[in-house]
Amino acid sequence: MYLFLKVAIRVRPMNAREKRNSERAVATVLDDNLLAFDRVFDERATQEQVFDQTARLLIDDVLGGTNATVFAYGATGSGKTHTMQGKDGSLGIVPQMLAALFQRISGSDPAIAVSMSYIEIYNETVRDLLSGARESDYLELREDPHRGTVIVGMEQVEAESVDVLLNHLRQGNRHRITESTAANSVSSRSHAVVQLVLSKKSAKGKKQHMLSKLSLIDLAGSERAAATQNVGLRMLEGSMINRSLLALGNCINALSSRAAPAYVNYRDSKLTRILKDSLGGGLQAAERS
Ligand SMILES: Nc1ncnc2c1ncn2[C@@H]1O[C@H](COP(=O)(O)OP(=O)(O)OP(=O)(O)O)[C@@H](O)[C@H]1O
Repeated sequence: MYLFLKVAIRVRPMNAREKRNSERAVATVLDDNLLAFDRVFDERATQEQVFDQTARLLIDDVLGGTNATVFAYGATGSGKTHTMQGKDGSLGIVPQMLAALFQRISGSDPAIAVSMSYIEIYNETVRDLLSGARESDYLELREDPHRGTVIVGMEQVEAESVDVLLNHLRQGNRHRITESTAANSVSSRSHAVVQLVLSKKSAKGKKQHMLSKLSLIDLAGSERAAATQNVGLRMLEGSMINRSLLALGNCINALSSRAAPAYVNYRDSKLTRILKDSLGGGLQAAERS
C-alpha cells in the first residue's frame, strides 16, 4: 500500500471586507518552499501556475495506471472552489485537467476513453450533480466484493470531446448546495467529488479495461463554529463537515504511517468509503486493510 503525498499551499488575496477591517494576513509567503509544504503559491499565482505545478504533474502517473486524488482543503472562504473550479476566463484545476487530459490522449493507441461523474456529499448524504435529480434524491453506497464501494445509480458521462464534459461540469456546479455564512457569502457546504475514469478501448473500440481513476475534490470548508457564527442547520452542517474531514485525515495518517501494515478505517464517513480505491493506490491495496 503506497501513498505519495504532496502538499501545496495557496494564499489568496485579501477580500474587500478583510481590507476594510485592516485584518492581518495569517501567512506571508517568503519563498516558493516555505515551511514543510512541497509548493507555496502567493497571492499573485495564476490558475495556470497552480495547475502546472500541482495536478498536471499527475497526468503521467494516471496514464500509467495509477489512481490519484487531488484535494483542496482549507478554511471556509480560503479559495478552494476558486482553485478547483474557477470561473470562465480563470479556469481552475478541474477544467484545466480535463483539457490537458484530452490533449494527451487524443490519437493515443489503444484509444483511451474518459468518463466523468460528479457527486456531492452533504450532511453524509450523496447527491448526483449530473443527473439533474432533486436535492432530496440521495444515492446509496453498496460494498461490492469485486468493484469496491459502488454508488448505486450514479450518472457517468462518457464524451469524445472536452467541451461536452465541460458543459456537464458547469451544469453540476450549478446544482451544488451553497449557503451564505459569515465567512463566505457563497460557502460550499458539501464535499464535491469529480471522478474521471480512464479506460483503454480494445481494437474494435467495444470492450474497455479500466486503466485508472482520478478524483478531484473540493472539500467543504473546515471551520470553527465560533468563527462562522453558525447556528441551527448551519452548525449541524459544520459538525458533519468536520467529522468527515477528521475521518479523511485519519485515513491519510494511517496510509502515510511508516509502520506497515497500517489499519486504515475507511468506514467512518461516506467520503472515505468512496475514496477507498483512490487513496490507497488501488482497489486491491485498499481491500487488504
Ligand atoms: N486566488 C484568488 N484570487 C482571487 N480571488 C480569489 C482567490 N481565491 C479565492 N478568491 C475569491 O474569494 C472568495 C472565496 O473563495 P472560495 O469560494 O473559492 O472559497 P472556499 O474555500 O471554496 O470557501 P467555502 O469552503 O466556504 O466554500 C470568492 O469570491 C473567490 O472568487
